[in-house]
Amino acid sequence: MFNSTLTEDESFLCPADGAIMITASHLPYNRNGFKFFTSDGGLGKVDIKDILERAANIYKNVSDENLRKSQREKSSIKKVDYMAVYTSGLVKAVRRAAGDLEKPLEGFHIVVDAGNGAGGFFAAKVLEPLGAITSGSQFLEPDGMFPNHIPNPEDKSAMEAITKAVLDNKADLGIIFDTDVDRSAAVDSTGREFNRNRLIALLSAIILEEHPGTTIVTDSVTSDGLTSFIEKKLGGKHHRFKRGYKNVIDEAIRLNSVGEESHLAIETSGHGALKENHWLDDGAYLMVKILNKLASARAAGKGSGSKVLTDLVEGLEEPRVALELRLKIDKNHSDLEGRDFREYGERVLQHVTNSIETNPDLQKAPVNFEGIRVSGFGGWFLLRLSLHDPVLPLNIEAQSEDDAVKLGLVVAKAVKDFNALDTSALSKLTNSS
Ligand SMILES: O=P(O)(O)OC[C@H]1O[C@H](O)[C@H](O)[C@@H](O)[C@@H]1O
Repeated sequence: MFNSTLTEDESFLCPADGAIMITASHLPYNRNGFKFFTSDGGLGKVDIKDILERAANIYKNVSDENLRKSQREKSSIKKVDYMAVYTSGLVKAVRRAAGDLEKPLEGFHIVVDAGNGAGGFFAAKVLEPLGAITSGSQFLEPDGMFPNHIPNPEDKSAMEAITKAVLDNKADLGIIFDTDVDRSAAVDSTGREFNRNRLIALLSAIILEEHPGTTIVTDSVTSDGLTSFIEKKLGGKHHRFKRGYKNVIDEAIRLNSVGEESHLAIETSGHGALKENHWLDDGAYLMVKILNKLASARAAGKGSGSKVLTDLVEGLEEPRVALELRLKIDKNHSDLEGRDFREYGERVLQHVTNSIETNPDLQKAPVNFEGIRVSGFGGWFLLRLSLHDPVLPLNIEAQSEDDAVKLGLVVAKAVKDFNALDTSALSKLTNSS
């Protein structure tokens, strides 16, 4: 959609002044909405609110007759196959990376799982023209009821589905997209997942080869291991910012504007945006960067198959336990005293912050942009307010179940008097030891 506002090609009625996508994104089928794009990128909350207010005003003042007239004028709608333009751009990018070879992925077996979202095109329109075999690809047909699994690379069953497809087909690589292809992830030939921190590590390795020393902007729930990988192994800088793809993208743009070079803004959710691609979180383009690596490594005789990718993340320290608990705030609870749940959430966070200050086992992260992040017992936790929901997500990473429980207990103790907070998930963890 966004690319149609940049393409210069009259036969495709481009550049378009704006583009609108109807999508539920990674959410369930009954939560469809609109995404708006102009040549400046995807619109944020403020712009969308403005558009909706203007639309409401227009509706208020329009007569039934004028409405019917504008519906008759629908005949001016023209259809163009814009996907052909978009996919040929992706194909060209991989060819270029491999020194203009026509079929740089010849012989590679790559399976795609589109989860019945919109990403099925990637098999026939991107991988096959590049010479890859795509048999065993699954759920390529769009079906808004998502009958197979939720199309979301953060979802366990979605990742299990693509991993199984890779192993069953003895494929070199697996690629998975979310519904509207703004998130993606991959799986190597041994079934190792490239999602969350590992996907960020992989993309950071690729980007830091191209732009040594550059800053990688990520969301707040990234691991400590990722920071040392980016900074010590790759020689880059890790700027751990807030959750939310728009937040990380806007932060990377801001850093560049104040003279700090950044080429990659990426979330553990699988949203990743590159400066070279107009800061669009385009999951297909993210996978193209990985394909470029495969294709160029083979063209240069540096081995074939996904080992090239696996080698790039070698040295990334990974926690033995990584979990996210989502503690709900009951918006109607009397403890809120009729106030906004966000205010209540902030009170919880402040209380947790105060309570850890005197604990010698714990250390508050000196630089942190949302919620409270604390190191201790060889791991860390982050408690923050959800971007959208009346929820306080709690992320814990530790080297053992016991240490994860110790971190959980710290939070449980600190929030015990907040009666509007549903801590049952936390109790389950702390009672598990
Ligand atoms: O704050 P949370 O509820 O965890 O949700 C945060 C997530 O919301 C949406 O899914 C956005 O697409 C993501 O960019 C963001 O990370």
